[in-house]
Amino acid sequence: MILTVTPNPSLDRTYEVPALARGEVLRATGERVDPGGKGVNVSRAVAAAGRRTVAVLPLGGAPGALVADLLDARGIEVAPVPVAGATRSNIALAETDGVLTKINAPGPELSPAEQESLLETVRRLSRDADWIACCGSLPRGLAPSWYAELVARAHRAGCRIALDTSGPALLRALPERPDVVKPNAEELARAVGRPLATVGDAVRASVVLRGLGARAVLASLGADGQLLVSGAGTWFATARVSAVRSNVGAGDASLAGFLIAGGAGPGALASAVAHGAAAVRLPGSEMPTPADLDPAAVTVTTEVPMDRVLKEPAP
Ligand SMILES: O=P(O)(O)OC[C@@]1(O)O[C@H](CO)[C@@H](O)[C@@H]1O
Repeated sequence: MILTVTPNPSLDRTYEVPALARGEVLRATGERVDPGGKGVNVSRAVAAAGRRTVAVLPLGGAPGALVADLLDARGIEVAPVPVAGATRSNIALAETDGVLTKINAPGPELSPAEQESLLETVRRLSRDADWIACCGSLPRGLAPSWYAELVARAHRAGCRIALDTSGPALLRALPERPDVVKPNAEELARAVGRPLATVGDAVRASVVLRGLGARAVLASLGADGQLLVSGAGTWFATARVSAVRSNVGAGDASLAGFLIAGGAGPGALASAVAHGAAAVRLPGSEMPTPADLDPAAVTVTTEVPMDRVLKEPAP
């Protein structure tokens, strides 16, 4: 079973608009609502692959009830932690040319009792979990060391941990030796405090994260592909993608693909890239099913193109 933990879930509203114009009233040509948050998306993709998953998430207010209903309608098993504050709503504005602008709300502040109840729920479900995926930003109230504590507890329970977060929450958790961390290029650049201009820069930054404690680094480089840097080796993977519709949740689909395929080595990297490439062809944060995947479009190699200049460099 893959357990996911999303301390700051969201109701994701996506509006399709012809083009953004500041100060104007924009008329959306399409809209959709998804249950969101990074761990929630991982659970949706794992469930779409027919694997068992449970999503642990604090839920509050009317948006929280809607997130629960939407997950229920999709057959996703949820372990809700009731909280007093309302679950946040995050907005994505998707322009016809593929450019996406996202507004993420801060979310409710969790009281000490709610934080403890979240940890206790994870502890209770840990015994059935092969992997725990801890994903997304921390809501107000949770200390930057919260994921570090979760990783330490989960390791004591014998689970493997995938961590997808950024900034201080990521850096503080590294000494607890998460089994895999999944930064994007920008998060990787921020973690090591230097820009990434080439694939080689991303490899070197991933090596730094391993030096700080991460057992493996699955780095998503957007249109440039993905890297897996682990004790067993370094691999680089790319996929042909025809049309990009929405990249919201593509990283989460990738992480799900990686964990579904065992969470280590080139086969898992290939699955990660196939899931990420399928997700960007789907609207909003819709997660791919096996029918959406095109494994033949994926290339994995140990010959990492170190000098290749990134199409999307990280400042
Ligand atoms: O604010 P966070 O926790 O960093 O990210 C939240 C979020 O942007 O991540 C998912 C896409 O990865 C969305 O479902 C959700 O809105």
